[in-house]
Parts: sequence; C-alpha cells; structure tokens
Amino acid sequence: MAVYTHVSAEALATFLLQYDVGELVSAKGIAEGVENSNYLVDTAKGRFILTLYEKRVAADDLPFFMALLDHLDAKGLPVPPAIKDRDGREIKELEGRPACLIKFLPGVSLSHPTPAQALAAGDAMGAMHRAVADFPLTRVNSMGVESWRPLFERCGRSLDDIAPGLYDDLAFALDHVEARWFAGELDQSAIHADLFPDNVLMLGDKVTGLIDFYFACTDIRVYDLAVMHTAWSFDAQGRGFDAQVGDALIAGYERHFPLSSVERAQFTTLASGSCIRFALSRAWDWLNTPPDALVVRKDPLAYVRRLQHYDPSLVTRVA
Ligand SMILES: Nc1ncnc2c1ncn2[C@@H]1O[C@H](COP(=O)(O)OP(=O)(O)O)[C@@H](O)[C@H]1O
Ligand SMILES: N[C@@H](CCOP(=O)(O)O)C(=O)O
Repeated sequence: MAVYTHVSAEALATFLLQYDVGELVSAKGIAEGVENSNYLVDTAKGRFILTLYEKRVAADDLPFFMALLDHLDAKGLPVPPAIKDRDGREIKELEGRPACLIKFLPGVSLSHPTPAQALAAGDAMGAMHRAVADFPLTRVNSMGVESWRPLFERCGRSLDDIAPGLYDDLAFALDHVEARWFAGELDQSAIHADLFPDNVLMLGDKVTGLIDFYFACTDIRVYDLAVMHTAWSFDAQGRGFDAQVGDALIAGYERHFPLSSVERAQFTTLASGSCIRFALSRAWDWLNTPPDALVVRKDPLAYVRRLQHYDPSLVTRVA
C-alpha cells in the first residue's frame, strides 16, 4: 500500500482552503503505486488526487515534472496537471512533505491489455513525444544508462540471495549493453520513462490518462517505447511474450514517428537496457524493503526473464 504519510482530516481541510475547490467532503488513501503517498479527495466542487512526494522524488525535480504536465495538458494530451492555489502555486507543502493537488482523470489501468488497447497506448506515447518537440526544459535521467552500474555495485553479491547466478548474469548483461549503448546517435526528447500499464488509464480502447511522470527526463526518444514494450508485452512474471501486443504498441507509435532503420536495429539493445534498469531497481527494493512492509515488492526476476526474451545470450544462469 502506498500511503507512507498520514494526512489528518483537519490538516487536509485547512490545506484545501488555499484552493478554489470547495470544502472537503471525503478523502481516502490509494493502495496502488509505490513511490508517493496518494489520496483520492472529494470536495464540494469535484474529485482530485492529492500526492505527497516521498523521499524518492527530489523536491528540486518537481518544477520539471509540473512544467511538463502543464505543457502536455495545454496541447490537449490526457495528463493530470497540478491545480493552482489562489496564489497560482502548484507545488505546496503538507505534513512536512512537498505536495500537489492534481486533476483527477477517469479510467482504469489494465492488467491484461489487448492489442487494440496497446495500439491506442502506443499512439498516445507518439502523440506525447510529438507534443514535447517544443518543450524547453531538460532533466538528466536519474535511472539512465550511467546509473545502472553504480546501482548494480550497490546491490553487489546480495543479488545472488534473490536468485543464484543473478550477480553474474547482470554483470555480463550490463557489460554487453553498455558497450552497445549509443547516446548521441538517436533522437533525444523529454520521455516518460515508466509508461507501464498501471500508468495508463483507459476506458475500453480509449486512453483517458497518462499518469505518474515522476521518472520523466530527457533521454533517447525510442528508449521510451522500448520501456513500454518490455512492460506491456509479457505477463506479470515476465513470461508469455505477446507479440501482437508488442507489435500493436509499435504500430500505434509509428502513426507519429515511423522507426528509422537505426532505431529498429537498436531496439533489442534499448529493450535489454530497459530490462536491466527495472531488474536492478526492483532488486534494490527487494533487498532493502522488509518482506512485511506495507508496500508490495515487485519481482526483479520478471525483468530478468524479459531480458532473456530480448537477448537469450545474456541470461544463462538464472532460470
Ligand atoms: N490523476 C489521476 N487520476 C486518477 N487516478 C490517479 C491519478 N493519479 C494517480 N491515480 C491513481 O493512483 C494510483 C497511484 O498513482 P501513481 O502516480 O502511479 O503512484 P506512485 O507515484 O506512487 O507510483 C494510480 O494507479 C491510479 O489508480
Ligand atoms: N514501474 C516500475 C516501478 C515504478 O513504480 P510506479 O508505481 O511509480 O510506476 C516497476 O514496475 O518496476
């Protein structure tokens, strides 16, 4: 459950007085998500999301995320901008945490997207990349290729406590992917960098929300599509590759940005890099989150299996 910081009803009612949103009617914690504390808030004038940013989101990065959301919202993308208070401020403080009141978007996130839904989601990512062509701000990808080796080294031999051989498999894969990485050769832009199914809200086959921009950054544009491909095309255990879903994501994206021959040729390396990135962040959380913590630990091996799908030569020890 992702409610790390408790907000009292009194503190929330006082906080809302700073906005033109009407009086507090009800609030409840949202279980989904792992990074921040989220509440569903109903007021006399409507429904909102209240997010308190926990330690993994740096307060200094919030202006970038909020400017990106405002930019995409102004271009008609279905993203949730922060609500401005009576003084025009979006980033506030509540219970000692940076906090934003955010537009509520309808829709549900899918556990098993169909090809038609993947087509719409790939299209939405393409539209988002098109809309950021004139977005002026940049942010280094804190989970980009340069961060993987330090994170791998911080996990160290404890990786083998997750699965025997995991340290050697990830060491080999990291050497291989780092040597083939090509920043500079491929177009860069603002990217979402975490557009998993749980960060896309849908009603039927229509995308109604792109949410959770807290890894957004400047990086290789098609890397964003590769991240999406690794997240959408498998079951939760990282098995059962669904080529129809994967192809539909790419087809939707190509309505906006047909892949160049170089991007096609590099896609396996980009997807392998994405698998290493999420295997490592999940492994770090796995090793550093007590099993009885309220937040659900995500399985790092589900990303090792995906890595094996994209490049079977990289995973030889972990099943
Ligand atoms: N703007 C929004 N509109 C509707 N629901 C939202 C919105 N933002 C977040 N949610 C809900 O809250 C959940 C957690 O949000 P998310 O941003 O993914 O959290 P975290 O950053 O902690 O991973 C989402 O799965 C979704 O159900
Ligand atoms: N998508 C990542 C974890 C980030 O969590 P989110 O709830 O902020 O999307 C993963 O699955 O490892």
